[in-house]
Amino acid sequence: MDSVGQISRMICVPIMGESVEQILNAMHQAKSLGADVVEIRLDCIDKLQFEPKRDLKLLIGNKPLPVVVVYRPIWEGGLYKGDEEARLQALFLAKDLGADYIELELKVASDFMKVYKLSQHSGSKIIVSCCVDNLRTLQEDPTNFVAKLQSTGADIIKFVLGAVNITDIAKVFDLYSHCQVPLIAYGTGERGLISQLLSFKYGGIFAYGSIEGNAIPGLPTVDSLGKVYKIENINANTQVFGLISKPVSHSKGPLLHNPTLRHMGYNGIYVPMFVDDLKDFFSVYSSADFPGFSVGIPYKEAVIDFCDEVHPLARSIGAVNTIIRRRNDRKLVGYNTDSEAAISAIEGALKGRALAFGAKTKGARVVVFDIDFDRAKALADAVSGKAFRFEDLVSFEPEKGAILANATPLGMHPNMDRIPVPEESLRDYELVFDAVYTPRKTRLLKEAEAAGAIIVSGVEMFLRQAAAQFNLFTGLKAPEEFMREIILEKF
Ligand SMILES: O=C1C[C@@](O)(C(=O)O)C[C@@H](O)[C@@H]1O
Repeated sequence: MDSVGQISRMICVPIMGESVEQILNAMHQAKSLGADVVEIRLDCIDKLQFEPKRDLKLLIGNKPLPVVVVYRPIWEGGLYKGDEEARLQALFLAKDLGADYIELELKVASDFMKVYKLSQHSGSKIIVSCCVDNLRTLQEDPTNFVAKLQSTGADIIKFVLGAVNITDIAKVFDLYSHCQVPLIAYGTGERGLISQLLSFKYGGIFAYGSIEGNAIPGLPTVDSLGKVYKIENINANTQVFGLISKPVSHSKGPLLHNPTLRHMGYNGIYVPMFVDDLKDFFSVYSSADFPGFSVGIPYKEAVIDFCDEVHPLARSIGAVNTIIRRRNDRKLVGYNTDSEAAISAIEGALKGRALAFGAKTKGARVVVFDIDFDRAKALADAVSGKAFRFEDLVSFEPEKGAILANATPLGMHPNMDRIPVPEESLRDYELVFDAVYTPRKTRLLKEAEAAGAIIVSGVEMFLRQAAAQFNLFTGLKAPEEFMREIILEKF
């Protein structure tokens, strides 16, 4: 991996095992998954069983990877409640036994470092860290923490923020430019995820990942860091594309866009962006490093207000799912790639059938059902269709060859047992299309298939909208066959 100063950029797995055996197993697992270093949390080991001398010897003597030893006290968000002296002694012991890194909290670091400087026989690097819960309640500018952390004489400093909003993470990224020593900085929780994915872009030396099955909120899996995001390729010039949504972790966009960017030799990364407030988001993420966004539920309509220009099709639909920061004037331009994607997915399934012909040449007659009747009416009016109350769907008798399309998120992972329409209403449709793409075959599609309809999965639409998005993002022609192969393999 590249290096920052004298220290290499590394993928680090925090291990919170309750026993030495569990930790050793997890270390081996982390290594096999491609981690470069592990962080051992001594405070998570069952305190009745933990014997520092014996256990640290075992852990450090048998480590398959470099280790960071952390013994987090309760006053800094950890589990250790015991005597402070004993805690510091255990860390000192870890250093003596050859731990590659030991981590000290800012409050105790200076005192400890005095002792450390007297010691002659250890090559351990010292990480000095501090955790801040919430930037909003903090009286100080976070850059003050960087100064304080640096002044301890640490080899590496670490700033951890309980991220409340994705815009907090931008402040974390700013810290890198205020720092003279290697820095680890990130936000925790789902909103903090991008701080791991983009750490190497901003000059971070660690990106943390978790082991599948042992998820830690806000940490990507080590496997995804290596295989999906390939963060070892990321550098200061990497362009960041992202999906603005809430929630966002369900999206398979990263699985599709990242390999496609690489396949086309484009220095870019596509990341999930958990956004709470669109206004804040666009005011903070305004640099040319963020040249394009996908927009997901629930923001496709609201985001229009933040676009400087909106493509006429997106304007007439009233929804934007793609935003480009135009290169020459940096203006945000909104597009909709969903509409064409849905229609062409349905046409693809109906190829050669009279129905498609009919629908296309005569113009489909559109009937809209929505729990919110006013919403149904507004859409129906816009497409010269008819609106009905949702309850009427069961008794509605569609004409021969009708298509039923679900445009709600009902049935989407993890609520896969949900179905947006009563099953009895499926009997008369020629084709049923579901815009939901996780799972590939929703309950609606399974029932529709059993009722004899042609079914079209949201995956088809997903693929097509993403390909059109890729064209807009990069100005390149999306490699559709390549993208289809990924979908077949990974979705
Ligand atoms: O509807 C979708 C799906 C999506 O939100 C996602 O989950 O990846 C991405 C959007 O661009 C698209 O319009």
